[in-house]
Amino acid sequence: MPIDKFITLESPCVPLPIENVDTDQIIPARFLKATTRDGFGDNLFCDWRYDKNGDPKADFVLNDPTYSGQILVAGKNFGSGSSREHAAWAIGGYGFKAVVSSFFADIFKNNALNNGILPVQISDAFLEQIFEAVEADPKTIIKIDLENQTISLPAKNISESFDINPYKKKCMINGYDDIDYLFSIKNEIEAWEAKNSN
Ligand SMILES: CC(C)[C@@](O)(CC(=O)O)C(=O)O
Repeated sequence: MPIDKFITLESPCVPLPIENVDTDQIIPARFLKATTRDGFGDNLFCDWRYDKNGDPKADFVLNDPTYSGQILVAGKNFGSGSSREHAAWAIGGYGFKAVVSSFFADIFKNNALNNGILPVQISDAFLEQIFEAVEADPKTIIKIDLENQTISLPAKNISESFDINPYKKKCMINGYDDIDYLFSIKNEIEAWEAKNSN
C-alpha cells in the first residue's frame, strides 16, 4: 500500500477539544461493511458531522471553514474502544496526516502508524496551549518535525519533543510499509542467509 513520506509537516489544524474520542465516534460500526479502504473519510465523525438528513451540522468543527489543515488536534485518550483500522482509514481518507493528543489508545496508535498517519503524543499542558492558540488564531501554524521528534508553534516560539518507536519512525520517514522495509534491507537479509545457511 503506497504510504506518503512524512518528514516535516507545517499546517494549520482542526481542533477537536473532546476527550475520550473512541473508534466508534471516529467511524461508526455501520460503515465497517465496506470491502476496500476507500471512502471512509466522508464518514469521519459521521454522527457528530451530519444531521439525521445527512446534512452537515454547521456547529461541528469539520464543517466550520474557519478551520483547515492536515493536522487534527484532539482531547486526551484518542482512539479508545475497538481495534478497527477503519478509524485510521477514515482519518487518513479525510486528509489528516497527523493527530495530536496527550494520550492515544495503543491499537489506534499502531493502526495510524501503519497507515502513514503520525500520532503525536504531547503533555496535557502543551495540548492546552495549542487549543488556546488556535482559539485565538484559527490559522495557527503547527510544525511537526519527525526527524527531530519535535512539535512547535513557530508564531509563539514554543515546542515540545515527542516519542516514536524507532522502526515506525524509519518507516514513516521513508514511506515504507512493513514489506517495503524488508525490501530496503534485502541485501542484509541475503548476506545473513549466506552466512548462516548450513
Ligand atoms: C472486527 C471489528 C468489526 C471490531 O469488532 C473489532 C473490535 O471490536 O475491536 C470492531 O467493532 O471494530
